Amino acid sequence: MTTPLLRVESLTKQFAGLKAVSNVSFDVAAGSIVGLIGPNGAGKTTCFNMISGALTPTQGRVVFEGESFDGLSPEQICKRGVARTFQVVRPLLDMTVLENAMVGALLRSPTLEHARDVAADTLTKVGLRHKMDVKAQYLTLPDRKMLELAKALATRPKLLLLDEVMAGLRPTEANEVIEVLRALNRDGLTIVLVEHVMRILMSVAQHVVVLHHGELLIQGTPQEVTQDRRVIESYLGRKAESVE
Ligand SMILES: Nc1ncnc2c1ncn2[C@@H]1O[C@H](COP(=O)(O)OP(=O)(O)OP(=O)(O)O)[C@@H](O)[C@H]1O
Repeated sequence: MTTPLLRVESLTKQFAGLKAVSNVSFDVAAGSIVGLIGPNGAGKTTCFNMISGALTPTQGRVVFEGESFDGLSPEQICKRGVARTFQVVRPLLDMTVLENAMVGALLRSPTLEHARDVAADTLTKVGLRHKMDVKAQYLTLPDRKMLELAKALATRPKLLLLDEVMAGLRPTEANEVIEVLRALNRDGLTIVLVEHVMRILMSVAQHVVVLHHGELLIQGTPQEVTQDRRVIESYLGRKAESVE
């Protein structure tokens, strides 16, 4: 069996009296798109925070390309090739689209010029090149989402963690993001995405990991997961549209 790109091993995060994530393990194969789902408060963002180094696990570890992330800072983890986006997008409003993307690129670029080239190239991939001189404050929500994606991509990751990047978008806008993600994946990028809308997950993910109250409920193909009684119950209990 080939080594997975990412291995999450018995990951646990305790906040005072609350176990936000409890003994969660899953693998992410290189070149795949994996969906991470679960009702509000299931522990998805906390998992991302531990993978990206923003939070230290209470127990367990994250292994990337066969090496543990133990003791690494978020910046060191990003340099190893893991980038993430945030649920709430926060571009630097007074800076241009290009300058925002350069913030990501500068992490691994030796010169400003190199960072500018990488950032411009990344903006082409997400369809924002023609707006590179526009200040971020003038972007629409879909464009801000694309810029958030570009900032992460400009760090040149092997693994991209997307936290509800399509939330708040209309179906047609979400479809555009899906097409960009598919193209990035075809070019070799591995993606883990937190997504509430099953329709979106079903159309992009090959493997789905379901969390519930911090625990791993089930993992498998989208078909296996959506047919699972516990998944249907936990989602129907929350929001019927999630299992559409
Ligand atoms: N820094 C923190 N301190 C204390 N509790 C926290 C902290 N961060 C998250 N939690 C709690 O941990 C649990 C898991 O939260 P998390 O944000 O990981 O869930 P989620 O699955 O991402 O939810 P959502 O879909 O609403 O974004 C929640 O009960 C949350 O209130």
